[in-house]
Amino acid sequence: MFQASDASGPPDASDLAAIARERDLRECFLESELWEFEKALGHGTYGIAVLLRDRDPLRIRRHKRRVVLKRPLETGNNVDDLPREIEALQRLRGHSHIVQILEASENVKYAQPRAGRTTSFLRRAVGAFTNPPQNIIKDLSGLRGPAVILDYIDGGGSLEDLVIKMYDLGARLPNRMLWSFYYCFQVVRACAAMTYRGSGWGKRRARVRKLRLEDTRNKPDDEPHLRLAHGDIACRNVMIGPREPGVPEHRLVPKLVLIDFGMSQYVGTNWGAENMNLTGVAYTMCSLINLDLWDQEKLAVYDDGKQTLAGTIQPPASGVDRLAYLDPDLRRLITLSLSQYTDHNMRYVDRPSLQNMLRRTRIGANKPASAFSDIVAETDESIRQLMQQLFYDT
Ligand SMILES: Nc1ncnc2c1ncn2[C@@H]1O[C@H](COP(=O)(O)OP(=O)(O)OP(=O)(O)O)[C@@H](O)[C@H]1O
Repeated sequence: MFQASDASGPPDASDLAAIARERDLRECFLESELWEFEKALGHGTYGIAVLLRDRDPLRIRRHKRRVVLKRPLETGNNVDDLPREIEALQRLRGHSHIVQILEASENVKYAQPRAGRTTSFLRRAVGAFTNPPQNIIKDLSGLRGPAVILDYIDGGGSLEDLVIKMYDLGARLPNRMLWSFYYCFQVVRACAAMTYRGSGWGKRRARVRKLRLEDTRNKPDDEPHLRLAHGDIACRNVMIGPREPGVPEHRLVPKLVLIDFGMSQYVGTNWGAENMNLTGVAYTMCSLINLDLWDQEKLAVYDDGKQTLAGTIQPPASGVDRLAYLDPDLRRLITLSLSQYTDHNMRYVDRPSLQNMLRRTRIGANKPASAFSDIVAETDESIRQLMQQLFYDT
């Protein structure tokens, strides 16, 4: 059960609603022969995410599949968030750095399994062999409202978990990991993903076999820009996936996957959408670098009095620079991404475009250990050890 009392302070309305929704969901799966409730993963102000496991009644699968079920808290606020998330994820399906949607329902009430003992027997028999996520929606038919089933990202938790662990251990991320995150993760890949449709959400919900690495150059010319802004890019909404030895850019450092599109929105211009996403990413990078400050927005001055909101990672005017190990190119790129300097049309002049960010973060991510001041901390071996400690050791 949710330990609402674990949070600092008394439980608020969303904690109480989450406890009630978790109880409903547990009850739904008590009777299910195909899926079981494993644990609650977390909740926000509008939704709850829980982990389900394939019961595999015939014991024919080597790995019991696990999936995430998201449901609204139904407290009356933000009831559109889940349908909005479903719509965005359907469009982005097939992109590698975006969580994969497996099944969705606008209202589970209408997903009642057909009555009749033969039908129900057949459903159980077929389910025992294949057990597709549609069966989960049927198990929910006693409830009402939307539901979405997502691929479970079984890796090292969220970037927020990582920041908390680093803080407790007094650790810092080496430049090569920071560059790799900046490149792979949202900037280049997930932000590029949000400019065009994924391989799709067709009638057949077959699992997408090969997720595609995103790049703005892969966007078909005849396809309009999606202009999708995530709206809530932050450490808690970026999950650390498993390592993928077969993909060169995730050979050493795992892939990051963006979740929670409940606050996503379509923006009026291509640049506007890309800029919103890149700004969220730049703040996230600040959170990974300066662990002392929760609020990452801080004004500072760079180049001839221009202002940036990347104040938390700037060197001090005098005294010791605690971030002296930081690659000056990385510090510069984040500083420019949060630049406040505008021209007379109120356009940010110094903020790099998505295309430019792709190029610059790719160059950064390919730098060897010898390019940095603390070479020992930047070797493959040191990075592997640190990751084991931070992501995978409990
Ligand atoms: N696909 C997934 N794989 C693994 N963990 C997940 C997945 N989706 C969600 N989670 C976990 O569940 C938590 C809650 O999920 P999510 O942020 O999507 O819910 P939410 O109700 O929209 O929260 P918020 O209101 O804070 O945005 C996440 O912080 C994450 O730890």
